[in-house]
Parts: sequence; C-alpha cells; structure tokens
Amino acid sequence: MSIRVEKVNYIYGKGTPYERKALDGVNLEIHKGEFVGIIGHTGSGKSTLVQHLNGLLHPSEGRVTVDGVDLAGKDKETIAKRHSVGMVFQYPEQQLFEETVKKDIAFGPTNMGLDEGNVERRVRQAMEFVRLDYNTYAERSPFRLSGGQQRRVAIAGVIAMHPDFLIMDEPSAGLDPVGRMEIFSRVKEWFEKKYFSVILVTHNMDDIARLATRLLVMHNGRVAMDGKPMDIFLNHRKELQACGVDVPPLTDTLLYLKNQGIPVPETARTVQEAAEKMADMLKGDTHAD
Ligand SMILES: Nc1ncnc2c1ncn2[C@@H]1O[C@H](COP(=O)(O)OP(=O)(O)OP(=O)(O)O)[C@@H](O)[C@H]1O
Repeated sequence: MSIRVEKVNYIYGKGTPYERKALDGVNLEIHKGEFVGIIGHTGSGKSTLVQHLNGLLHPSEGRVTVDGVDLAGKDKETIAKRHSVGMVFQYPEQQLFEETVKKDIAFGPTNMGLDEGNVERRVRQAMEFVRLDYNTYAERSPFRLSGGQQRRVAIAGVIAMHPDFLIMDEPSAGLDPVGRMEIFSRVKEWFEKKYFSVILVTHNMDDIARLATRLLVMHNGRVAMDGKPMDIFLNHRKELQACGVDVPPLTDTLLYLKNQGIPVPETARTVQEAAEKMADMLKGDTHAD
C-alpha cells in the first residue's frame, strides 16, 4: 500500500500576473508503516504537496496515485482511495461546518455509507481519541468552541474515517502544550498499533525527533532531502541549514554520546529512540565501571 507522486509540478494562478510554481518535479513514494515528517522553510511547498496526496489539489503536470489509482479520477474507486488518506488542515475552522460536534465528526463515516450504529461507535471512539468528553461536547456547536477544541473536533472527524494514511498539516497550532502532548501521544499509539501511517508537516523539530521514521525536506518546491532523520541530522546538517532549517536540539545529545564512543543504533526508528538507547548504553558502561 503506497502513495506515489510522479513528476508533479503545481502552479498557482497559471497565466495570471501572480503565477507561482509551488511544486517543481516532485517524485516520491510513501509506504504504509512510515511516519513521514515534512519540514522546510515557509513557502517551500509543504502544504501544496500534502494537498496533492488526497486529491484536494490536482497536479498541473504529473500524477498522484494511491495503490495505483490516479487521484485525478472521479469514479467510486478514486473516491474510496481519497477517503483512505485523511487530512487534518492547517486551519481547523475551514474544516468544520455542521451544527453540532457530533454531526461534524459523523459526516465522513455517514458519507462512506456506514449504518447509524457504526457511525455512532466511530464518533465516540474518535472523541475519546482527541480527549473530548462525549456528554459535554457532542451536542455543542463546533463554532462556539476554543481554537484548541475546534482542532480536536477536526482531528476527530478525520480519525472517524479510519484512514490508512493520516496527514497532519501543522496540527499543533491552537493547542496548548498539554493538548499537543495528548494528541501526539494518541497519534503515536495508533501509528505503533499500525492503524495508520502518518505524514506530518511541521516546523516543530522536537516532534520530528520524537516521531518521524522518515524525513522529507522541501526547498523551493522540490524534495531537497529524503532519508532517515538520524542520518540527515547527524551527517547533513550543513545541507539542511542551506534549506533554511536547523537540526533539533536532541541532535547535540546524540553527537555527545557518539563522541563518548557510544555507537548510534542503526535499528532505532526515531532520533529520540536512538538517543534513549545510547543513553542506556552509557549508563550500562558507567555501572560497569
Ligand atoms: N492559494 C495560493 N495562491 C497563490 N500562491 C500560493 C497559494 N498557496 C500557496 N501559494 C504559494 O506557493 C508557495 C508554496 O506554498 P505552501 O503553502 O505550499 O508552502 P509551505 O511550505 O506549506 O509554507 P508554510 O510553512 O508557510 O505553511 C509559496 O510561494 C506560496 O506563496
């Protein structure tokens, strides 16, 4: 199961004085089981790219397929594939439109043709996922909630679709630090249970260090770097900085441990996991002394 982006160009305002090439020859394959972090300076094309992955935007040139199905189509199979890629937008208020929280979250599963009982079950499960109490919020208007609560409703609406791929574009905007930790720990938990793969667009390098198993660095509408976060941070810091991004603080811990003679564990999937394993090894050495 995978999403493939083939030779994709995207131009905003084609033929107008505001014409702007936002994607420039992007080739990419994202597989089930990956937690892909997408970083890059502002305007590098991250949001434009992810909006192609579930057919919200169509390439000016090239194509995007999910399991071989071209998202440019309009048939039933294409729609089902688009539904398998859930998207949490940068601005949740753009995503909410129903009169109650419950109806808003139920919209996607209802559209998929699920019966009432199943829809209800998914709404409750999704509200639990985002830690919104059903009895308190189900009947409230989503427009009378705080930004952080709206964001939770928007995330719940996508979770209720049971997507194979979950795209999150700057999901922490509007969430307080506790809210962020809550949502991200649930996302991590479901990712680890293999309920979905994740594509996370963020400027938050700590989140990348904690969560990403693969890193894409966007620069001027191109994928400038694509690899294991650990390798990019440890071995390609200069190239990364040339793309307008710096390494997460945890990189220095990793370098310190490496300089103490602790090998970087190749099997670690995230930077944080590597740092934890290396710290354990260091402790082990200390005890041995
Ligand atoms: N609706 C639009 N109309 C015209 N140009 C746009 C539009 N949306 C984005 N662009 C331009 O396309 C380029 C890529 O924008 P995009 O939003 O994809 O970047 P980004 O990396 O997600 O940025 P940010 O980190 O600020 O969210 C930028 O130059 C931006 O100004």
